[in-house]
Amino acid sequence: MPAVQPAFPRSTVLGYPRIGPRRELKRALEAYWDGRSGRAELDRVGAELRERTWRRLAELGLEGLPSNTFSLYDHVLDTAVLLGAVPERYRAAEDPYFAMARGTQGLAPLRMTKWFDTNYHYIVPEVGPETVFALDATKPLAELRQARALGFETRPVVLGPVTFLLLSERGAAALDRLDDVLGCYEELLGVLAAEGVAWVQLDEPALVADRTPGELAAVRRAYQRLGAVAARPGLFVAAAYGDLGEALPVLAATPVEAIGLDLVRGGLDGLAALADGLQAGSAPAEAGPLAGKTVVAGVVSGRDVWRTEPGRAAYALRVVREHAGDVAVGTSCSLLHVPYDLAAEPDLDPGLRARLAFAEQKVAEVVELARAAPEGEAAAPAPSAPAAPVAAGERGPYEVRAAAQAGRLRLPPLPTTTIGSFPQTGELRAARAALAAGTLSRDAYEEQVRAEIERAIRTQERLGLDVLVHGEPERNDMVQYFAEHLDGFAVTRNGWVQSYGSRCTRPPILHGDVSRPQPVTVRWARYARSLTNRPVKGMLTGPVTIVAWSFVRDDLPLRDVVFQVAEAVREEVRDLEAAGVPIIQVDEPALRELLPLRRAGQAGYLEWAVAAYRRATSGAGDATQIHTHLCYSDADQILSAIDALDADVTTIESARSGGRILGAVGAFGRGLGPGVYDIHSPRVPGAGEIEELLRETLKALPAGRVWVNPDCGLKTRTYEQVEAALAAMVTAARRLRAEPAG
Ligand code: MET
Ligand SMILES: [Zn+2]
Repeated sequence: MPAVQPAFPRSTVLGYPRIGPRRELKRALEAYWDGRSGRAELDRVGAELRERTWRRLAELGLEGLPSNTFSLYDHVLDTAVLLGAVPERYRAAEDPYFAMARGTQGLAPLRMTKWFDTNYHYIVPEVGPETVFALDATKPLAELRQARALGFETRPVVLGPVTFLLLSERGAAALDRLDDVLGCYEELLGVLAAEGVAWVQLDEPALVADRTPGELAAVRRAYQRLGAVAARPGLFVAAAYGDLGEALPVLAATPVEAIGLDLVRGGLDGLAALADGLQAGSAPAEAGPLAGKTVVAGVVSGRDVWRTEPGRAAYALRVVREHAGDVAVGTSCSLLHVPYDLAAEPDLDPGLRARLAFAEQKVAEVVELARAAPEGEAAAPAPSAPAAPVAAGERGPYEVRAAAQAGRLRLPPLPTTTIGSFPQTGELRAARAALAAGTLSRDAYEEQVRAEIERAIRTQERLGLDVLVHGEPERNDMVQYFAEHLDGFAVTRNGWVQSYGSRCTRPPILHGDVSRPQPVTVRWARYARSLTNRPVKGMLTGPVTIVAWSFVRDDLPLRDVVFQVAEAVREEVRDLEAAGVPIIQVDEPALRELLPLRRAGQAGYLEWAVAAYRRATSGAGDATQIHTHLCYSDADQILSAIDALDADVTTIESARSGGRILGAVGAFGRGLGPGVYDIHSPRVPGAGEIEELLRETLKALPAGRVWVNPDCGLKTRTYEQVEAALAAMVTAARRLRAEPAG
């Protein structure tokens, strides 16, 4: 460290969107992957996007500019490369980075999973006993130097050692490699110091979840060691997505110079914990554990699209100032999770616009708050009202329902079905774009939707499926479609947010009270039914998933918002039933996503989430069969909640997790469809392997309860793949049905 550490800048952001305001990176990546352009072109686009970001942040008046927040695919993968943790099998690939991210012909990619409680997905590093760590600082150095050449001094941002290991395949067990990884970080600090870097940001978001004493000891060891490096930049450890809790005093006792707190998510609890930890009242600012440290107060939310409430931010800043030696203003987490700029949304209602802030507007807020005088009028915000009790469901017991449904549906054993969507063809996407552009009439568009429904129904009849779906061709997205048809939501034109790699979503904005002005899906369900004598499932998205994949108003408890959506879904369920639809599927793939990171809040969340689902579905009569669907791994963490949804049939992703999920869900006393076709891959399974999977399933579950279906919807696959896979599925089910029961 220099003899006198330069002060931390007054204002900063923990990170910034990187896909480009018009998704320029997405286009450049896809052109590179398809071989339509070379590496030089991809790198040129990346450099241009970084330059644009630094210039914009500086223009807006931000003092602390971050670098190394750009990524060609994922920042956790970048960290693996930085540390040399590239598994042997990828090293010979033409482009090992993208081989790890996306796989190659002969090589499966590394696993991908959700980043904390966001809808961003990261690549899971593999760290084994044999991993040889070796620092490769090319990327952070290149970004640093690029910024410098443009006249900007930046703070490199790197994922911290503890979070890197905890997020790897082996989780906490990988901490056995902490000392080796720390060697790389020490070396990195030396390299950055030699470049004259004043501050480095090490992100440690894993510290906002419950951590064992051993894990906290790893935090202590890591930052003692990094703090002891003789020549190094100032250490800024940032903990986004929640409250540091018991990790705060641990970090505070190490030599790190700055700590970033998420004061939006950790909220006032975080502040209270901070005050307690500092023995409030005993001249804490001078004597407390944060006395010599800078706190980067994350008061501007990186997780939502709302303007910061100035009173709340001022209050939080005042409390932090009482305890910390120095305070800078920042964001609660990287701005990665919000769209670039509100200015790109000319058609939003002006009243709503006035309440919104996207990344650029949030940077302006940070700058403004940092400039405002420290002593403002700042009262503690009022606590939100306690939630109303939940009305119980009114369906009969499962046995009664099952008998009523069996009489009505008359399905064979091992009934075959799909999860809802059928391939979204290029023509359909083009038609939707033409409708939006005003070059195709609504009538002509709907004609095309009907033709797609007919194609899906005919295909399923021909292949011999037992329960048909209409294929969801009218939906661009399973949440956006409902948002467009319910009151209380707005949709954006350019509000793209990175989901993984080149993939982005455009989350709707849930800004007001939600209600259903008229039926949403009933006409399509009716049309599908008119085409066939076989049962057709009605398909709806569940209340938790609709909320989880939207930007949600923050003036009501989340729970109340979910219940409003549940009410709208309940009306739709009733109308589908009245239209004669015998099976209604209400999907909840995001049920686990809103699970609080700390155990203390988990049971309470699951209780109301389940109650909302039951509210949405319990208006259906006993003879109407309710299905639910979940996907993405980790369902095993919330099995008892899935059971409590009380759906008559649960279809669940399992083709890749195999017996693990089966053993666990076997205890459900109702219908179960563990996926037998991994729809994430272009690979088509054969009837033989599906038959094997089903045999395994039948060892764990009684035959009368098993359904045969893919892992998830088929919208990303082609008709050719889907027809072959579904044909194999039907063949396998029929072979097993033909066997004498044993
Ligand atoms: C991410 S879950 C998707 C469920 C939806 N019904 C579909 O089939 O596409
Ligand atoms: Zn799914």
